[in-house]
Amino acid sequence: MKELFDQVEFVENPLYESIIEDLLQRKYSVIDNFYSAEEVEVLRNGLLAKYEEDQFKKSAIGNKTNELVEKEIRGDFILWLNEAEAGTAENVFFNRVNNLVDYLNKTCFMGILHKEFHYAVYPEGTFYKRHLDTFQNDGRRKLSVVCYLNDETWLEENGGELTIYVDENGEEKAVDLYPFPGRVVIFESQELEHEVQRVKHSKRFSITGWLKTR
Ligand SMILES: O=C(O)CCC(=O)C(=O)O
Ligand SMILES: [Fe+2]
Repeated sequence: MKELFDQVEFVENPLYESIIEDLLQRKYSVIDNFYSAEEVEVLRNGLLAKYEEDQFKKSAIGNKTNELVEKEIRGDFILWLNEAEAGTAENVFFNRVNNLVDYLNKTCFMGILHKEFHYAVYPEGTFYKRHLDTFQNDGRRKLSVVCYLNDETWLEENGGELTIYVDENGEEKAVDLYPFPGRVVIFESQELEHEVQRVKHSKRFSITGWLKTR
């Protein structure tokens, strides 16, 4: 009875359909204004409050039990989000993500059961060298999701672009994506190598995370 009700309720979502289409065709999707300017501001303020309280720590490589701080590989500072304790800002974030996850599970049988997200701050001069997200020894990571929280004054000359390496007819192609506010990039965690170019000016703010299978 419940299943029947769910089917009746289903409404096709053109934005989500275009994300799915992109992922199928080229393994990544870029969605500008996934979050509105107001939402980005709420999220950035949430991030900044915690950053200023010194709640962030230097990121590490490896998994949680085998952490290695390696400045030559990545220089960002992170804070893991706990959905159970989400405040106003984090709820804004999770509401939309959960909505998308429900849609993916319903329409593509993706089997996303878990997620993990962290805030990230890349101070001036920092970067994250080319890597695959499964390098973190977590084969359950299915989709990587990055959401940019910079303000509208972010300029291309600030650097900090996400470069994704894609295959185009057997040739590798580098796609540069600037961290403009409200932009969300989703890509196949097991498939696409990527890097964060050096931030030349200012601090770069984001939320990064993974949608995971069991
Ligand atoms: O911030 C980005 O654009 C990507 C970050 C990233 O690749 C990671 O944290 O694994
Ligand atoms: Fe990554």
